[in-house]
Amino acid sequence: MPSLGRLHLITDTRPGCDPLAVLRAALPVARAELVVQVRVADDATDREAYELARRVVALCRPYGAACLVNDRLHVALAVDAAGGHVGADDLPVAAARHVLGTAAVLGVTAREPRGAAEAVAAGASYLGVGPCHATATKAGLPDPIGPPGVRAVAEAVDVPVIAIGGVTAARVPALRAAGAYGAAVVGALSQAVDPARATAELLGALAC
Ligand SMILES: Cc1ncc(COP(=O)(O)OP(=O)(O)O)c(N)n1
Ligand SMILES: Cc1ncsc1CCOP(=O)(O)O
Ligand SMILES: [Mg+2]
Repeated sequence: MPSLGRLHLITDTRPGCDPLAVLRAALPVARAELVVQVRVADDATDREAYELARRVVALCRPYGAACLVNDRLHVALAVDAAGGHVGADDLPVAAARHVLGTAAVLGVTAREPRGAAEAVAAGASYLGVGPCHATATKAGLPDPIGPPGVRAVAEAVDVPVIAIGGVTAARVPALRAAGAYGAAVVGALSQAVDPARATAELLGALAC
């Protein structure tokens, strides 16, 4: 697997959001340190997911940034994305690896060390670990695990741990100290007044 970017931008496709505008601001700042995960609402059509992913792949390519597709691995294959991300309600990890092939990046959601180790054994390239902090972006999540929960997972696996859930630049140092390799964000970039500046702040924190 090529080296994984540390800042994962997950597209915010809620009404009133413009994920491509945020991406256009973030890409020149983060370049190949950016991983863009195309995540659409559950009721979005495959065609809508495909059209967004196709645009994201095209925007990322000149910067060497990777595009991953959340949940819908057939869309990842259709747009020639670098890989995908799956969680508990998606394809099992081994099946996802089978679909994507050996060279693809496969992210898997994990909350605790045992599930994390099983995901790695089944083919995960990295783990999305959280929610680390409370978030308004996704409903129905379990309680936040905080930096101690991130540490427990990071100590159990030898793949990059990407912290997710309520991540801000101010919270990155504690997550890095706990063993996180990088961070995935929705609101910290999508709700930022100046997404380019917010990208620089997150990257600066992740570099320490
Ligand atoms: C980097 C990263 N980590 C975790 C998730 C959550 O995935 P999942 O649990 O499958 O939930 P949905 O995002 O599909 O609602 C993620 N997407 N990215
Ligand atoms: C998809 C997902 N899975 C766990 S937290 C989360 C959303 C993270 O969004 P934010 O960065 O705005 O807290
Ligand atoms: Mg999912």
